[in-house]
Amino acid sequence: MKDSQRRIGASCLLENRHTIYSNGLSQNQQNYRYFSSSSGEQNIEIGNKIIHDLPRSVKIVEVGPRDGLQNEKNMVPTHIKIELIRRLATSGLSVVEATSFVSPKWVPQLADAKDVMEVVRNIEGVRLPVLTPNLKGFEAAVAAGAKEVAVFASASEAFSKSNINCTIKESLARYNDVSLAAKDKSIPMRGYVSCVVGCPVGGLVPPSNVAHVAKELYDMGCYEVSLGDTIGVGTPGTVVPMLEAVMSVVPKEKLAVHFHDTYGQSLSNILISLQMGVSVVDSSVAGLGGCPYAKGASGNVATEDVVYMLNGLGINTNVDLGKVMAAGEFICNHLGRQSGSKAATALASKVTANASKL
Ligand SMILES: CC(C)(COP(=O)([O-])OP(=O)([O-])OC[C@H]1O[C@@H](n2cnc3c(N)ncnc32)[C@H](O)[C@@H]1OP(=O)([O-])[O-])[C@@H](O)C(=O)NCCC(=O)NCCSC(=O)C[C@@](C)(O)CC(=O)[O-]
Repeated sequence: MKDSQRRIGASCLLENRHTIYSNGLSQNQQNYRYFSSSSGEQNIEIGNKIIHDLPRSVKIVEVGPRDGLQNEKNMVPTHIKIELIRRLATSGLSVVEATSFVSPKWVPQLADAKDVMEVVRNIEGVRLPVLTPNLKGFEAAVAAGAKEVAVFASASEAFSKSNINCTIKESLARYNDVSLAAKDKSIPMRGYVSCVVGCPVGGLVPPSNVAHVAKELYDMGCYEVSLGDTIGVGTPGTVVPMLEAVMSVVPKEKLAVHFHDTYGQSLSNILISLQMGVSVVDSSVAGLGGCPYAKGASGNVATEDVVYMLNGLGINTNVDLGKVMAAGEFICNHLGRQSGSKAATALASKVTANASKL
């Protein structure tokens, strides 16, 4: 076979790879049986095994354009950020966190938040929340067309100081002001709690501290509270007591989990969180990410890896894995680096291997 024919064959395979995966998955899914236990929990029977308490569907909150890029040293051009958001939005993701209206001195990479928002605000069929650390950020976000915002507190006093230059109490007072302004304009507000297991400065964080901050954010009107393991130190052994403490004060239906994959624990932490009743998961395309104020923290769990695991369990996400992989390839090509997603890397090499047999 000529090289040109081989190339055409390979590119057809790449374009059709979603079909390839879907076909494989739909065969697997025929073996699944869902049923509710007498106490109303959802169980999945796969072969002879029963996995208890899993949701039928999961909402994925894509944070790549914000959390994924905020720590990049080299400036990513605005048009690349916009194109990344556009590609992610067409993959079926219902929420793509677009950028942050924070101080450009603190996070130079996102200094173009206004320019990004003024274009992506017109993308239909996707919610595009943005981070706002104070009223100044909220007003700038709304002026640029943001229809949803997120505030970010910490369960660790030391991290609050290094990330947003104020105490936890001061941050909650600021967010209360933002929540009043948001209610006034009927803008939904999400809340983050960072350092829910450990803090890069202060070490272990007690679950009661996390529960306190989560409840404050929920009480001030956050429609969802995302629990961030900012430095990725959690294991199911520490995540379970943290979730138990938070669930005693905030309804589990209002919680999301946000794991960084520094120690490779994210997927096991997500699985245990789902079994405890969480059905919203934050993730970042190609596993990009890290907080500029959390030294040593690596990227978020990769969206491709989460979708692959959930597909494997027959849990619906409405996300097209092939399209997220293509968005991941797009941004990784721009950044000149390998994807942090194991699933994307393995699936892409399978496609290339198949193509070379043509
Ligand atoms: C909160 C501040 C602003 C306090 O920063 P500050 O220096 O204490 O603020 P200030 O009020 O004294 O203002 C200083 C300057 O910033 C300006 N300023 C003030 N506010 C804004 C604004 N909204 N937008 C644009 N500019 C702003 C303000 O106008 C002034 O400008 P100057 O007079 O010097 O020219 C700063 O610390 C900041 O922007 N921090 C954000 C840091 C950040 O984004 N970190 C990454 C977030 S990721 C995270 O938290 C974890 C999460 C959510 O991903 C979950 C997880 O992974 O676990």
